[in-house]
Amino acid sequence: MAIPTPAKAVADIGVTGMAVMGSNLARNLARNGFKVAIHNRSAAKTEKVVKEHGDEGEFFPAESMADFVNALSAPRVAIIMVKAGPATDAVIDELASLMDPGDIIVDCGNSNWRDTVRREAAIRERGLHFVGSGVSGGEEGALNGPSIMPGGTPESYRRLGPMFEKISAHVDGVPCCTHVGPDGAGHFVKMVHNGIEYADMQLIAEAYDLMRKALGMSAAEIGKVFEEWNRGELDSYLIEITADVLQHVDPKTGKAFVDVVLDRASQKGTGAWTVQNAAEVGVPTTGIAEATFARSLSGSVPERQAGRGLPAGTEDVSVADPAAFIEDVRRALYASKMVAYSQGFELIRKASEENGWNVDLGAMARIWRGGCIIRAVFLNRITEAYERDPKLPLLLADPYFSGEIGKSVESWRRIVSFSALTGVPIPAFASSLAYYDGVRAAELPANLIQGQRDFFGAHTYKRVDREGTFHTLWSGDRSEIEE
Ligand SMILES: NC(=O)C1=CN([C@@H]2O[C@H](COP(=O)(O)OP(=O)(O)OC[C@H]3O[C@@H](n4cnc5c(N)ncnc54)[C@H](OP(=O)(O)O)[C@@H]3O)[C@@H](O)[C@H]2O)C=CC1
Ligand SMILES: O=C(CO)[C@H](O)[C@H](O)COP(=O)(O)O
Repeated sequence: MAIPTPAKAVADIGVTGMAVMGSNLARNLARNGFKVAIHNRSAAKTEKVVKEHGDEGEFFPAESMADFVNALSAPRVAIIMVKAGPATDAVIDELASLMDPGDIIVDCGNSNWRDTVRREAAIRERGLHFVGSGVSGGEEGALNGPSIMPGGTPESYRRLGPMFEKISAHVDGVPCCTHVGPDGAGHFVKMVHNGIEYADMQLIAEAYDLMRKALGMSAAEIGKVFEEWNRGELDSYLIEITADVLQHVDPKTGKAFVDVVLDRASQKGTGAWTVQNAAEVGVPTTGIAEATFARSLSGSVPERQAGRGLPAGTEDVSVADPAAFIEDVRRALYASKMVAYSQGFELIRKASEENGWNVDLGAMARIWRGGCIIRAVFLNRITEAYERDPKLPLLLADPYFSGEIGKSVESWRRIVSFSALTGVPIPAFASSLAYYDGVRAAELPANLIQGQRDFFGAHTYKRVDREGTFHTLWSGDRSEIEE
């Protein structure tokens, strides 16, 4: 079936890329009363949307990109929802060549924020606006209300914002969408969202592993524990779906679903990007890094095969009180989660300062309360913390968070000790505790590292008792000189 040419300048907004995310975003816009032009490189996907969902609102399907652009009313707003990377560049080029000054191109894919900075500058040169926008919530969120993180100019947000705010998730009547900041800010924030998503998922997986290996609980029994946890301070989408996944039974074998799934976690790259960016600006996002590397380790097949016979050196520590152990795991999970979020927000703050984005951290927590994968009741506490002190240097130092960690720290230590003695790997729990002890320490052994650096490379050091920069003549008479 050929798609007829749509009428000109009729649509409020357009979406190109009719795979899961784009088609659902287009349907969400149409269901909310917007006239939506739709397009896909291969026309079959466009036809499918019209055939299966054409009655949900006003769609203007277009076979060619030119027809798609012509169907948009001025100033035109065209959303791109295609594979990140070169595919997105190709679509941007095609769109830009057909659009007029003042029109807005919006990339809602998981693009690297540096690509967004580059694209924004190039598109601005051509008199158009370019908005790099994070969208989270998967296919269900895209359809029923995602969390949306648009960057770009305030001018483009004035045109785009009301539509995005309307289709986003709402919590307490507040939209889960706000203008994040210029050029790459939206995609940076989305990247950190995904990094936190990795950490949260890994922590949950470690909690599951502990209950499985230390208590011998079945997947379904652990699923019930997560169901219970979801009624308290851990109440979140990821805990909710974990309870569901763990209680799911494989229809082919009748076994627990997780017991028939290969233990190799995939990744598309946003976690690794977060870690790379954190390393570049010097923010220790250890929870996200451990979560990313844990996925890499799970997929390191030859290494894991070779490592299987390595000596365990473990102690057989039996758990005397399973209920108390489960409560310790819950508290350790909550404490480690606070660390991961604190580190993620620190990364956004640092990048915002370096790039002059002026990102409102409290607002980021607010727009993550609904629609996105890391949505959680706990995000209200983060918003409140930044309302108390917008310049908060460390989320963990906020009175709510320091109080909560104080209640959990003993449980956390017991769980990390248990895992060290028994050999249950919990890298995210353990590294979060190590970070916590590092950040609260009055002194760190970095003085010795400075000494070593000065010894082998004359890299100099500062003293605790005098201003200035110093070097010791290590291969000479070991006297000290001031630089
Ligand atoms: N899936 C998810 O849960 C989430 C995905 N995202 C991001 O949203 C975007 C879309 O994701 P998703 O819906 O999963 O789809 P995919 O990432 O699988 O991309 C498929 C779409 O990209 C199009 N495409 C691929 N190459 C080209 C090209 N060279 N030129 C034009 N179009 C091309 C395809 O067209 P064709 O049909 O012709 O092949 C199809 O419409 C991605 O950037 C993804 O990272 C963001 C949040 C969540
Ligand atoms: O962006 C998302 C949610 O916010 C996607 O679900 C994300 O791409 C999943 O990442 P990965 O495949 O690396 O686990």
